Amino acid sequence: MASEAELAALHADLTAKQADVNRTGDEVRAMKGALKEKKVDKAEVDKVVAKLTALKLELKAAEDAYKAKAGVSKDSSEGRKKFREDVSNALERRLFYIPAFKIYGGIAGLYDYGPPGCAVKANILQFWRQHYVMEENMLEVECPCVTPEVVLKASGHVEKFTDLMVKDVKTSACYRADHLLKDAVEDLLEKNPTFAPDVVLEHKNVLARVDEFSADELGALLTKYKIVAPETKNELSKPYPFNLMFATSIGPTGTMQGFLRPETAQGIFVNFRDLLYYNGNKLPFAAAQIGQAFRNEIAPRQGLLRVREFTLAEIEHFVDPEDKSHPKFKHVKDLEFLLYPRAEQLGAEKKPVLTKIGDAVAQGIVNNETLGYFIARTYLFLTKLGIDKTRLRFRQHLASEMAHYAQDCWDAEIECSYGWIECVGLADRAAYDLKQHSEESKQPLIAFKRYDKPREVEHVVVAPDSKVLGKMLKKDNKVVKEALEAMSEEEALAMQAKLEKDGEAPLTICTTNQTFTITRDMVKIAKEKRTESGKNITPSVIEPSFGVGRIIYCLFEHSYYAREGDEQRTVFKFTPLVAPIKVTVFPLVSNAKLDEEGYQISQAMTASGVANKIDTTAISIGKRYARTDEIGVPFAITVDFETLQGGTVTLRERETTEQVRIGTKQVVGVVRSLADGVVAWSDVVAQYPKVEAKEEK
Ligand SMILES: Nc1ncnc2c1ncn2[C@@H]1O[C@H](COP(=O)(O)OP(=O)(O)OP(=O)(O)O)[C@@H](O)[C@H]1O
Repeated sequence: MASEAELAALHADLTAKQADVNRTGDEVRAMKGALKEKKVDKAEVDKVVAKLTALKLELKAAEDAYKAKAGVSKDSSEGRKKFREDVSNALERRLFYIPAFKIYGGIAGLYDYGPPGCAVKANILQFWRQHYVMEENMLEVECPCVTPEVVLKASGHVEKFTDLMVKDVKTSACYRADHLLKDAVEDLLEKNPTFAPDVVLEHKNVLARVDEFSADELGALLTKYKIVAPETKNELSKPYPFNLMFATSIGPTGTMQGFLRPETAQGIFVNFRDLLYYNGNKLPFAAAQIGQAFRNEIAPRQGLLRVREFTLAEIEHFVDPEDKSHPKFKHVKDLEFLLYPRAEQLGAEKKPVLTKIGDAVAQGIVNNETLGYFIARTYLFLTKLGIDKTRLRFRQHLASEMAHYAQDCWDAEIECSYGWIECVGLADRAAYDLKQHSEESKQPLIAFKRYDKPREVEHVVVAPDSKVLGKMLKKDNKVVKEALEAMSEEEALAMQAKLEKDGEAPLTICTTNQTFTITRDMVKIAKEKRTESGKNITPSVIEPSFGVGRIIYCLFEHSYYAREGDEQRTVFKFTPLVAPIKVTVFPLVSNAKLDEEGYQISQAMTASGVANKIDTTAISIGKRYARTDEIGVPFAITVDFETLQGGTVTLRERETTEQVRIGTKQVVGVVRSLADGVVAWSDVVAQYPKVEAKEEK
């Protein structure tokens, strides 16, 4: 096995050679364009083409040398790293995304999406709206990013939205304490494959609980594992909480504290009353919001996976806490996918289990139907986008990981080269958020639950006698009357018992801390039966929360591969739904008539809403196919001389590289149906004559 230094040198060589090939490839393309315009002569072009061929051979040799030394398999950590670098290079080269403010050196955790990245994101969000908002008739809102402090105080973010941070005691560089621990334990396990099973289990239990340790527990573990600052190897401070919200002030006076929202959910909760009214005062209903969220992450890392500004798509589904059944659960109950319940995470096997969601709900593994319904719909959403279902699991939070008020929480985790990544959080948050905002705003955020038929209900009625109170308590009578009326049923019954026994009872006013003596003549407390048509309830909230950037990045990794036998020909196998461009139109060779035909087809595609691109560059058709494969275009139309004579074009599908010949009049409709997923490629092959593939090299 090669030393780390040897491997690093081989890898650096490989990266440099890849850059040479990319640069020279661009040069060749530019020269060929210039040749077309007769600005250079052919001999010059041939020279650069020959240089590119030689560089490609060198690159292949460098790759073989690296693989031989590293024993690279896709599953080894070196293999994963190499795969990740290949994907990232392809993504950055093709401007899917790039570090923001790059010409000024960039800022950690901030990224720009370039043209194909924007298109992929827009397609995913459009599908999200269709799959959730349209399917469930959700009420979509768009609320401000700048949020006043009072809202985030009520939600608990001002006090508790923190991560535990440690500092390098000499340089003050900051790190997330749980991430340092996780990296160190993973590294230890990877470097010591011969650890005894009980030792492995002990370390794996630390990993399973890494999110839930307190500052003291984390501090003790950092010491136990002898963890120091990664770059300098200096000692670290003790862990302490760091609030992740970006603070700002609202208005010119600087007196109103605000924050950039760390999630979009609060905008929905504070609008609950209006949304309920809009929905005809009926439960259940869901509201949805797509928007930017901001978190001042301590140490952003892993590209798009942990950033400081990102797009969230969130749903708040408001439901009767006593009835969390879902009318459409029957449609998804037989879906089977990987669930990783709490018991499995703590058991010896530690493996997710292929489970029918209907069984998981029936057995009480998933708390209720509505939560189960959203888990299943999220499975469908992600797999329809192109996420590999064998690398998608739903992991239940350990009891200690959940907030005290939460009923049940599951994360959709997707495996990529960084490991299993939480991409969607699905939580039953009970009535917590609405109650918090009700209390802080003094506005009741409740719904009226109508019974099927009126019910006779016993109530405790508290009737203060204003005359007696006025006479006995003078100016204090009003506040005492209000306090008596505000008593809960339990408090009122306790007071009644005391009044009956002793003839008097104490009443303490919380706000002023005054205590008054209440006598029997001041208040009548009695049980009374009433017929009621319903009651006020605070709805429970089921919240699916989608980190759009994380889904996009995992999708990029799951879609990327190199064609067999040719490492250079890389492909993003995006589904037509996700693909930034659905079809490319290629005139076969440089020819005005072919170009004109191509433009006509391209325009017809645009008019019918199919994202397309025409490529009239003079490079070979095989190379042009390769170029569109690299950004994941699923279909290509080639306009050739038969088009001019017989009115037909060839249509190529990216994954099979099969081609059919099809009339120019039909091709737009067919591509549109393919792009919309209405027909499959196999249907097209069955209907139209297959043709010998035009050169693919
Ligand atoms: N810094 C971030 N960068 C990108 N996406 C993020 C970030 N933080 C959270 N998300 C995404 O937002 C979703 C909902 O946020 P939530 O508050 O549940 O995350 P979280 O549990 O704080 O995430 P983590 O534990 O990874 O920090 C997550 O499932 C994730 O996909």
